[in-house]
Amino acid sequence: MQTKRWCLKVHRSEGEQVRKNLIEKGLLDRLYKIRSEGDFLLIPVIQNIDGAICEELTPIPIQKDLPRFEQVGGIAIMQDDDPTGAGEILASKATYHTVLYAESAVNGPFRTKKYKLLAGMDTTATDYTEYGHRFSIDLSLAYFSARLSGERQRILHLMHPGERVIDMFAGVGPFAITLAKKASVIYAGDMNPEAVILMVKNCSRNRVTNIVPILADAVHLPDMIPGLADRIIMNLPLHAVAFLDAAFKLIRPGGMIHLYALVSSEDEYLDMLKSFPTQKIDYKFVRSYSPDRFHVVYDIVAGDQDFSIIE
Ligand SMILES: C[S@@+](CC[C@H](N)C(=O)[O-])C[C@H]1O[C@@H](n2cnc3c(N)ncnc32)[C@H](O)[C@@H]1O
Repeated sequence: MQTKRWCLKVHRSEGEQVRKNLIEKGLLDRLYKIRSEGDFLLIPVIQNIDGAICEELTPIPIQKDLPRFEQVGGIAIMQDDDPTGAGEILASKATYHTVLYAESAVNGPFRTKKYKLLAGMDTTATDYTEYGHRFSIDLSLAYFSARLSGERQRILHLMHPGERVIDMFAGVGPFAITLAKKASVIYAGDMNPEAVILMVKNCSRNRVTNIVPILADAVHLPDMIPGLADRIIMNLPLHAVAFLDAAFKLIRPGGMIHLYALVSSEDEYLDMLKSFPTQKIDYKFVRSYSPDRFHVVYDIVAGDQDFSIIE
């Protein structure tokens, strides 16, 4: 809503200089928008100074502090069941279409959450863009989190062109699709049929043609994938260690396994990992999970394998 305010009418060519002078003298009224009128600008001032005129100006909307939420595409996910806050979030950006409250933690074998609608459109499906790739997501059907986008880029930068990659817990395909541009082939498995359907759709949306989506329990991958891999992604933080036998059957000596794990101390799995044939193990903090637990990634370079040990 416009209101009558004091302002200076100046030619566009002088606008920036006048604005800077007003800021220096503490006379610019920052609560109102500069109005454009043909070749002229109406610059709001806080009082009736020399040359000021009174014109209709529009106030700048006051940015309220919004409640905490995580954004995935057009969906905002709140940590609290707060319909008022949800309404404020929905109104804060035109691209938000839905505000949800996660009623449960990730659970079940497919690692999905239960959601309650707080505001906007009743859907858990959205489009998400990451480094130019577009993903179809459905939060109630298949796991997705934007929080590992930095990890996906880190691994992409570690890769050499032409690598053979396996993503053992691929979900809707964010790692596989990100890494596809450097890989010769990526075998991307998940045991959630809905995740695999979305992964196929996402391959097509991003015109990626070197991913082999596989609907399978990761334990069976050694019997399904031909040859050995240069790199394996294991992003199932609570349970991935249980699949290390399968991973070591699939990795070539010198190849790298990226194992994501939920730990209380960074070296928690180090001794266990050393029982596998490894040349080198690095680990790094990824993000906090709870006050006493956090995600780490172990970058494991595989050693020469004596298959009789891990059969
Ligand atoms: C934490 S999510 C990671 C998904 C994906 N990598 C991402 O970053 O979005 C783990 C995925 O593993 C799948 N999963 C769980 N247990 C599995 C198993 N035994 N074999 C294959 N996939 C499994 C779940 O369905 C889920 O999609």
